[in-house]
Amino acid sequence: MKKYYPIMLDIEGKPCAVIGGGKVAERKVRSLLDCGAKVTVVSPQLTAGIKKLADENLVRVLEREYRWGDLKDHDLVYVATDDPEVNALCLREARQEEILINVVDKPDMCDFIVPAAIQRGDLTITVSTNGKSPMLSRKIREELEKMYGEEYAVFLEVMGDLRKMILSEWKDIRHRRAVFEKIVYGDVFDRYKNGEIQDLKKFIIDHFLQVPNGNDR
Ligand SMILES: C[C@@]1(CC(=O)O)c2cc3[nH]c(cc4nc(cc5[nH]c(cc(n2)[C@H]1CCC(=O)O)[C@@](C)(CC(=O)O)[C@@H]5CCC(=O)O)C(CC(=O)O)=C4CCC(=O)O)c(CCC(=O)O)c3CC(=O)O
Ligand SMILES: NC(=O)C1=CN([C@@H]2O[C@H](COP(=O)(O)OP(=O)(O)OC[C@H]3O[C@@H](n4cnc5c(N)ncnc54)[C@H](O)[C@@H]3O)[C@@H](O)[C@H]2O)C=CC1
Repeated sequence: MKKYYPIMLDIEGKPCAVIGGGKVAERKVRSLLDCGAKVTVVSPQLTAGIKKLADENLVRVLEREYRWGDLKDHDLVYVATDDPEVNALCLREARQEEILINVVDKPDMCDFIVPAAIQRGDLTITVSTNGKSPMLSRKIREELEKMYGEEYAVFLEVMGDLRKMILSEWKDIRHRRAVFEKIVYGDVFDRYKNGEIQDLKKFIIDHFLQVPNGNDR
């Protein structure tokens, strides 16, 4: 069985190319923009959505067919045309330029495949089936959407703030781990979710972070 290596790529400010300008290409463009990439689209035809993004200067558009050389100086490329010859040519150029490539719906022409994803603030949950069943990925993503609501964004924000504070102030890693464990595995978050606790950060500070002897941390 083939195994893919799951990572989170930092593409902020990085040049990424999308070859093709249809529905699928637009989805890929939006996902790249969402993570701060500098996107160039190459396609003779463009969806209204991509045109609008170009008018707003959010993407660069080359309104023509793909040409050898278009991928140069890009870090990542999606190919979403309806032409197998273009796919094959792009793959060859990407290999030559050592650019990460995803040819939509052609896993054997992909360096990476895309998981189904949900985002709750800084919490990202992704699902992949190793390409066996994207529809199952979608179903599990929909289930996760129901289980993990926006309140997780709030919880994570609070934990991020408190963790920074604790990392800089508490000297003993065992104490730090113990307090994180108590907060995360305890019932605080459930009580916040069902409305029992209003100010989550204040509650955690008052109930978990008061150490009687400061020197003991
Ligand atoms: C390998 C992979 C490569 C890649 O694209 O990166 C791939 C490949 C293929 N997809 C196909 C079809 C469909 N893809 C979807 C949906 C999604 N496909 C996505 C990812 C991936 N798709 C990668 C593996 C992901 C994994 O490991 O699970 C998602 C998760 C992310 C995204 O694309 O953004 C997104 C769901 C997002 C969400 O809803 O959350 C649906 C359902 C729908 O339309 O709603 C269908 C129709 C039903 C069906 O076929 O299951 C076909 C056959 C094409 C044909 O029949 O001609 C192939 C080719 C093949 O399997 O060989
Ligand atoms: N729409 C969907 O949900 C799905 C699409 N696919 C596949 O994904 C691919 C793209 O799908 P759509 O966006 O719906 O297709 P589409 O037909 O809307 O778009 C194709 C795009 O490719 C561009 N194109 C054609 N030749 C080109 C060239 N030489 N250089 C640059 N751009 C070129 C066209 O201008 C057009 O913008 C197709 O291969 C399709 O079979 C597969 C599964 C689902």
